[in-house]
Amino acid sequence: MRSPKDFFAPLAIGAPDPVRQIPALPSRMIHFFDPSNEKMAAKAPELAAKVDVLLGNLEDAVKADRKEAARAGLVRVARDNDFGTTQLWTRVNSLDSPWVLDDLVTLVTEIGDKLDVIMVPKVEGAHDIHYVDRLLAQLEARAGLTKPLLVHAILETASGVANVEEIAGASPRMQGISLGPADLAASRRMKTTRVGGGHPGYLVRTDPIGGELTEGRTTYQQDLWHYTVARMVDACVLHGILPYYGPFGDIRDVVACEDQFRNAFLLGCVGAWSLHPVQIDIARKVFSPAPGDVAWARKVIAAMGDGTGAVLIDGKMQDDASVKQCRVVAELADALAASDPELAEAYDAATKEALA
Ligand SMILES: CC(=O)SCCNC(=O)CCNC(=O)[C@H](O)C(C)(C)COP(=O)(O)OP(=O)(O)OC[C@H]1O[C@@H](n2cnc3c(N)ncnc32)[C@H](O)[C@@H]1OP(=O)(O)O
Ligand SMILES: O=CC(=O)O
Ligand SMILES: [Mg+2]
Repeated sequence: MRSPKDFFAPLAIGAPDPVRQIPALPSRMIHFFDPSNEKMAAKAPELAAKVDVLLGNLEDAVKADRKEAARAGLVRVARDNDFGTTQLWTRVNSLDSPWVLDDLVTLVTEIGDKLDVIMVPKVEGAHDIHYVDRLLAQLEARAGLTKPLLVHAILETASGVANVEEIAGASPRMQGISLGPADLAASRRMKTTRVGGGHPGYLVRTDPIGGELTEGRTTYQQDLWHYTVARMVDACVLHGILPYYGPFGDIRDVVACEDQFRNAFLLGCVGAWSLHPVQIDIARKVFSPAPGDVAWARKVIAAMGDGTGAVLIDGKMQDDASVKQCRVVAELADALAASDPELAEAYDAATKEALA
């Protein structure tokens, strides 16, 4: 283990200093596109205007014989465009694949100044992050980069979940973690073939009434991902990094997608992946606090003054703890409103009404 004194020292001579705080930039939707698909790549500037994060995916969903084309396509997209405040991320191939070394060498060398975050799939433990950490430092130094690249891990193996706390704290580069329910289900030998979301077979049933076993017993579908998302959120908060829900594969089922995203939002996630343009607005809606909730939070904060003591507002007790909950919502709203005038207006209008 590295000494805590050396944790923030660059891992290669000439590499930029690691960041001490992860920037809290909006990342409600991480929009995946396949840079080997010329039609999709051509839409990158148009997509960038609509999303918080645009991600050039090189891993799963890109055919093996298109891996080089995807890498080259991403280099082209990054070089030919200025995406303004929209972040550009990539998902490289897994560390055991024949492509990842060229992915990292090419991307850092050619477009390291344009990329913000490198998503690393199938991370099993801190050792995977340490490998990427040192390699990135060497490549950054050689490319003369002045800003360090950040790393995002996908939580999608059983051993990754078992080691999630050490993964979250493995490097100052760690920006966040996403749940990868598809690979994780396979790794755990779960018996769902869905990409995220619930399953009708995973349920609880009310007790029998009057000895009747088959009739009148209501069932409630349960959330397959609750434990993992909650554990991931705790690991991320422990280390000051950001948690995300990953993919929801039933593109047509926009209702269940919204439910899955909202569960993640309520549990502490800051965003989710969008795999198709229809999921962009779902993520924007869900991961931006609702105007009514922001208005309530601001009202409680205003009423609580220095934040200590207890008051009753609309019949509900508020105290030092609940004002902290309200600050979480209000601070997120302020951060998002800073770059979204429509949202700012909606929040201010709702607040005015609540305080009237
Ligand atoms: C488990 C995991 O690892 S999840 C992450 C990896 N998976 C991915 O990245 C998948 C990304 N998404 C996709 O590849 C596609 O959305 C698919 C293959 C699922 C569906 O694509 P299509 O069959 O073209 O869907 P559909 O016909 O509804 O597309 C409508 C339009 O949206 C475009 N589109 C679809 N997905 C995207 C996307 N992610 N980004 C930009 N444009 C897209 C299509 O090109 C099409 O454009 P057109 O109207 O100009 O022809
Ligand atoms: O990469 C994502 C997943 O769910 O697997
Ligand atoms: Mg995966």
